[in-house]
Amino acid sequence: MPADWRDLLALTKPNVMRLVVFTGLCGLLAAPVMPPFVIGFTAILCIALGAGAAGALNQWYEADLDIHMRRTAGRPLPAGRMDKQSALHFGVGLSAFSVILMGLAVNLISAVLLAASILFYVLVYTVWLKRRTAQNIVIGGAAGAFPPLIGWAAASGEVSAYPVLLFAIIFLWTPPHFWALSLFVKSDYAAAKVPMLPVVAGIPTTRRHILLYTFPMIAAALAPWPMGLAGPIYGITAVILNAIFLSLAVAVTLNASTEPAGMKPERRLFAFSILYLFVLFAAVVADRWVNL
Ligand code: HEM
Ligand SMILES: CC(C)=CCC/C(C)=C/CC/C(C)=C/COP(=O)(O)OP(=O)(O)O
Repeated sequence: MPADWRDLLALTKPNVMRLVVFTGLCGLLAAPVMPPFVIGFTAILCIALGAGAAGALNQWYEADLDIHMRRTAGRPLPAGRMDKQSALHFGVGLSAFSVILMGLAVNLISAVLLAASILFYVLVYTVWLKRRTAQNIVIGGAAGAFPPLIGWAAASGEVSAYPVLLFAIIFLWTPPHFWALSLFVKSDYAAAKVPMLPVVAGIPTTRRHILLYTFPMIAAALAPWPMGLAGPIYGITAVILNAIFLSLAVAVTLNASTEPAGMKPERRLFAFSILYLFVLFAAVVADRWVNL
């Protein structure tokens, strides 16, 4: 069955991946050396293609789960608009293309990091952890934290303390980001028998975990300024964003409702988590380029 381009695009999870690609771009633009435009453009293209390919392989492996969840049942595979073989070929082909292009056109280190992030998302998160443990996203979330490292390595050919800290910020941001969402789509995960934290440990425990994981995230996000890696543009933005994040996480912990209709604090935290990362990474770049 020939695949429609809209279904191929849907396989790449474009909504989630635009933030992944944005953090990669910010990593590239924050690096100490700027590559020629064509090289920088190719690097971001490779991150976008590699992330999209990883999303396609995730959907290839999870078609049996996605069919049970309202949020995902309309995807091309569970909805029967595409066969699994085509999705697998698309995902493997695009992964190989993105990594090889990165290696040939940009540099080896960024190609290795790109390959590692694709393999981590597909093998460690999707295949190994997701169906086995409620810690799936705590460990598996590392996959989505690679892009700033990849962008930085693509620009400079090396990895230093600052991009590792940017990795840590996304790594520590992922649990509150995802657990907030998981609370108001809990019944979906229960229906698909995925052991996400609210299904396994209950709603109050998940709320406490959100707040607990927010503290190390805040510490990592505030660190670049006192460490001298970033200046006041980043520092002040980070203080404001983290104060809002903390207040929303506290509101989640104090919420007593167990009904999806009463999950306003959770919805707010999830929506803000996305804005938070966009603005924080924009501040990394602004701080690097604007001399105060
Ligand atoms: C294992 C880690 C993660 C899990 C399990 C997770 C899970 C989810 C889920 C289930 C959604 C719901 C909406 C959808 O499917 O489109 C979502 C939305 C989103 N996620 Fe994550 N996420 C993770 C990490 C990340 C990372 C690392 C980023 C970017 C840096 C990210 C960015 C986003 C964005 C931008 C949306 C909103 C998409 C929209 O506009 O609809 N996520 N996430
Ligand atoms: C550069 C590169 C290769 C980056 C990889 C990008 C990456 C790991 C993103 C993680 C975010 C993501 C799509 C989570 C979805 O979780 P899920 O798969 O459990 O969500 P679902 O239930 O919507 O399928």
